[in-house]
Amino acid sequence: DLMVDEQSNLPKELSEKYMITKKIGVGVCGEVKLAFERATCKKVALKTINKKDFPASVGTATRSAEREIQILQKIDHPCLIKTKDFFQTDDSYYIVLELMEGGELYDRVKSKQQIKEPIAKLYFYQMLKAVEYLHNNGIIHRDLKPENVLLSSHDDVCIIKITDFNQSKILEESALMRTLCGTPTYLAPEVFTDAVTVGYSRAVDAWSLGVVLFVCLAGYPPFYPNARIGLSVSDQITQGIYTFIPSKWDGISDDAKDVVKKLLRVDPNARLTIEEALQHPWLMDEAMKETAEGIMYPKDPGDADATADPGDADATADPGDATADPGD
Ligand SMILES: NC(=O)c1ccc2nc(-c3ccc(Oc4cccc(O)c4)cc3)[nH]c2c1
Repeated sequence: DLMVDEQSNLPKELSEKYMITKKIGVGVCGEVKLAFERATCKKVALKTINKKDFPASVGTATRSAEREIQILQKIDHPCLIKTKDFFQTDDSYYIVLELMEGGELYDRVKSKQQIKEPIAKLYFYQMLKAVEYLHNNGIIHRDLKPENVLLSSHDDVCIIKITDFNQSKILEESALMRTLCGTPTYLAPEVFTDAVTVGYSRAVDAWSLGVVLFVCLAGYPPFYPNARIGLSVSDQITQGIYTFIPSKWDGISDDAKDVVKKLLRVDPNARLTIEEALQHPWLMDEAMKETAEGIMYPKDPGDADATADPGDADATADPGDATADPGD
């Protein structure tokens, strides 16, 4: 088993390569610390996932951690966090990630109350492109929230990256899909009626992005305790009941409100898909897209995402397009 550093109980290899300092984020399944790569003095984020933290569900904790690591190592998009290194001991996983100096969108919204509409649009466009890439690669995030959207700098105009794939789901070819390919001679009717709604699990990400956009624009969430007397938060959500408080929304465009309304549709079949959201009039903003593409695919490799490889040269082709879309 891997040599463990006696003081810090960290893998020896890890403490030899990185100096670990303060805690910068806490997740459900572990914590995130600021670390320095000794050889380069570069800052990194070290995410620890404890296997033993959930004795009851130790199986699921390990499986979800392994899925997260598998996804982190497979994905490659400018708006998705990149893994730099990986270690494990008997009781923990250690994932070294690029450090996003701007911290979590959650703290940015909290400190600014409301984010200016053009900036919210720039961030939202990048989130849509990142989630479009995930969905095109058969991955559903399932835990999109401002804590899991990181900013590359303290500037308003910056790259955002989505992180935390602990709740993510990989879409495999399903038994149902194989069944529907065979002859239906002996197939019961409900298999067909069920099939109509299957395949929409990715719509949960579109709903979550609607909530994130609402919070960025308005500075308060659409669903929260006592928003409606007598309605629990889950009742507000299942009935799609929320309020555009005038004092917060008056200065915000009708197009922005329209995107939010069409993402916060209770019926997943009626809800905007990520692709449809990218075609919405609010996102038909060439200046914003030029800024976004410029920071996502910098011409000068020394820019923001120095790790971007020459492969980004054909930035126009969306890598996601190339991958077959394995249904839900
Ligand atoms: N949940 C995750 O999977 C995850 C994965 C990676 C994460 N990185 C942060 C993070 C990064 C920087 C922050 O500000 C700082 C802190 C210290 C120095 C600095 O320059 C910026 C705050 C949080 N939070 C993360 C969460």
